[in-house]
Amino acid sequence: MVTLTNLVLTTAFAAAGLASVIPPKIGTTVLDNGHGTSSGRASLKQVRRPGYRFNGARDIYKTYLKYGVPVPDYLKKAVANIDALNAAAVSKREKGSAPAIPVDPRFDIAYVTPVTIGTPPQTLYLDFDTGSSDLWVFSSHTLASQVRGQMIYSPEKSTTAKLLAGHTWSIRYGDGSGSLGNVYTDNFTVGGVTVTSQAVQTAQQVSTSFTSESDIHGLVGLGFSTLNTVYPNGQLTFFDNAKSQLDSPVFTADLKWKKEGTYDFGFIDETKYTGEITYLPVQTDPGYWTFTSSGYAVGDGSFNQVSISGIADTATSLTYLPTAVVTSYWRQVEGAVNSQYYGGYVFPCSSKLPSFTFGVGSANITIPGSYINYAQITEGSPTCFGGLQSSSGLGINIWGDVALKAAFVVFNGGNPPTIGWARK
Ligand SMILES: CNCc1ccc(Oc2cccnc2)o1
Repeated sequence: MVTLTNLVLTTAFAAAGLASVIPPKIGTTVLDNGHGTSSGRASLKQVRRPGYRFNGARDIYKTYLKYGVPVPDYLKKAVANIDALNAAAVSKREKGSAPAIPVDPRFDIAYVTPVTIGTPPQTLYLDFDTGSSDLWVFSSHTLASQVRGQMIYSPEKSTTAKLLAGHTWSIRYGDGSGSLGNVYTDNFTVGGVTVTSQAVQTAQQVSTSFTSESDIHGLVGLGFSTLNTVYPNGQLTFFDNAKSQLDSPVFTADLKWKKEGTYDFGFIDETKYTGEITYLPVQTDPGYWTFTSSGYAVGDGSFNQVSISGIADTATSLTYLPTAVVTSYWRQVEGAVNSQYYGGYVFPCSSKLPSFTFGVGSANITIPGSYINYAQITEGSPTCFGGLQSSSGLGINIWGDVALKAAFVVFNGGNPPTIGWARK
């Protein structure tokens, strides 16, 4: 006879995952009769039900039903209490989407995305940069002589801003531009995803190329937080802070040629790409999204199987690859020269440029030739500047916007991080 006490004790132990005080029920399959032999052999793999959320009260409730014991009211309420908590936990997950707007309609020098900072919210348009990990903004602290039309963040006007006392930062980018300043924490929202107490680095000084770009009000670093320059304590990127509250620890870049694209956070929008996404391993040291391409082809030419390790960098306009790769491309363009005077490959604007295909695993991405006709060297010039340049002076290969805008790119911040590429 199964007494109530015994039963509750058993289910309590069972719910707690401890051994039951009652021997296994008759009919339980005995895998081993204790003499090393078996009455039949089975191995059942336990798999976690996706999205399952444990509800111990429900397990006890089911046991009462199984043994025909009336269920007390407190137990029914307990089941509902835990279900409500689980539902709240699931709904806590977030995802968001924000536009990536070319700063110049004529050519894609950079893309900016609206964000809000502080209370009440202050809107700025920032350059999302997978090639760095500082979130910095033009601010009320920036030298007035270095501000030319940029929107600024004024921490003194935000009730949720807090100075990160004793902390400073200073950054230099691959193109020689840079900025420096001090640090606040405040609420930071992009595409409906909010991080409270995000480190917001307020610029005190910026280089001339930033001053001259009135449509870029700062950068949002989306590289790995190890690259953050705040001293003495490095700060986390928006993505690293947001990751735990996102439906999935990912963000995607769908940049477009001379058009508005999107950055999505926390989900993968299947309507934004065709075919399959090919995921590649990421080398996270020193902190870039570094991956290895499996080779390249120029136009309809044969595919050259060669490993090209480089970084995916949404804030670098052009694509910089090894000299051998780049010369084999421009050799196909009549009149193309690598000009010291203009600082890179230039060609007659009337040229019909071949496409450039790069391998991602067994798949590949094709950059249309039109994307590689980057811009006239000056307004009205018959000579144009190439979107594909040599990386020999950089010491690193950079898959910048010219390549990224030909693909749908998934930056997967899971463990381990990976990068996904799909055609679109
Ligand atoms: C183009 N100079 C100003 C400027 C805009 C965005 C950035 O930042 C960069 C530049 C190059 C690589 N990564 C980030 O600099």
